[in-house]
Amino acid sequence: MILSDADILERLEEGDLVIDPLDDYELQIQPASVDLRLGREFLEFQRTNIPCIHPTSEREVDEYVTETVVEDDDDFILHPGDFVLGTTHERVEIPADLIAHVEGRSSLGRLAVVVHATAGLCDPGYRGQITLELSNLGSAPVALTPGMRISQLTFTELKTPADRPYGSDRGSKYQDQDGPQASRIQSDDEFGGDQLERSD
Ligand SMILES: O=c1ccn([C@H]2C[C@H](O)[C@@H](COP(=O)(O)OP(=O)(O)OP(=O)(O)O)O2)c(=O)[nH]1
Repeated sequence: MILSDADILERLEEGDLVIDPLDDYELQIQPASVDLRLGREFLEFQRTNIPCIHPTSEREVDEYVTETVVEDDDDFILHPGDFVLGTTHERVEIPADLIAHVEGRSSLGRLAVVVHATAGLCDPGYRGQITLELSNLGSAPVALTPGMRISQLTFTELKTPADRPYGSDRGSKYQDQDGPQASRIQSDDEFGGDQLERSD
């Protein structure tokens, strides 16, 4: 079951679903979704001499990613073909019996701006800001203004609450993320978890 505006408000009032700050209910709560705003931090991918991004090397993240913080009244220009990581301004907490889907907004889609490359799903139990995988699929640069409504979250109720929600007891690596976070794929068990770190 997908939550309607009334259902969303009820869950927010109960307090187990958290979207913080939710400054303008009138503007942000849509018929069956909640619009989230763009934060001011961005991670940009640099052209680099490393041979490839290797899942087992933590060190390389700093070599191909740099952070930009947009000042007040300024914009971030997303050029055609760009792929950057942004963040929602809001922090969310998803209860164990809901899944949240990160979607774009049609008005941005019509400008060829998409908000995730894949896996736009917030697990039951997830807490934190949401990292946006922003791309410009069009042919004209688009100005993104921190504070603008950039994405929307829809919520689906699970038949039963998750037995093992997203969280520290299952090693969930993006729990409580603050600002855009680069991939932590090197923490995956198949790449040696947190133990393995390549030295080359
Ligand atoms: O566009 C998105 C989608 C999800 N998330 C957050 C919420 C989600 O619960 C978490 C983990 O997502 P997922 O399970 O798809 O990633 P993973 O690579 O499998 O991470 P983990 O191994 O921690 O589950 O990342 C975002 O920040 N942005």
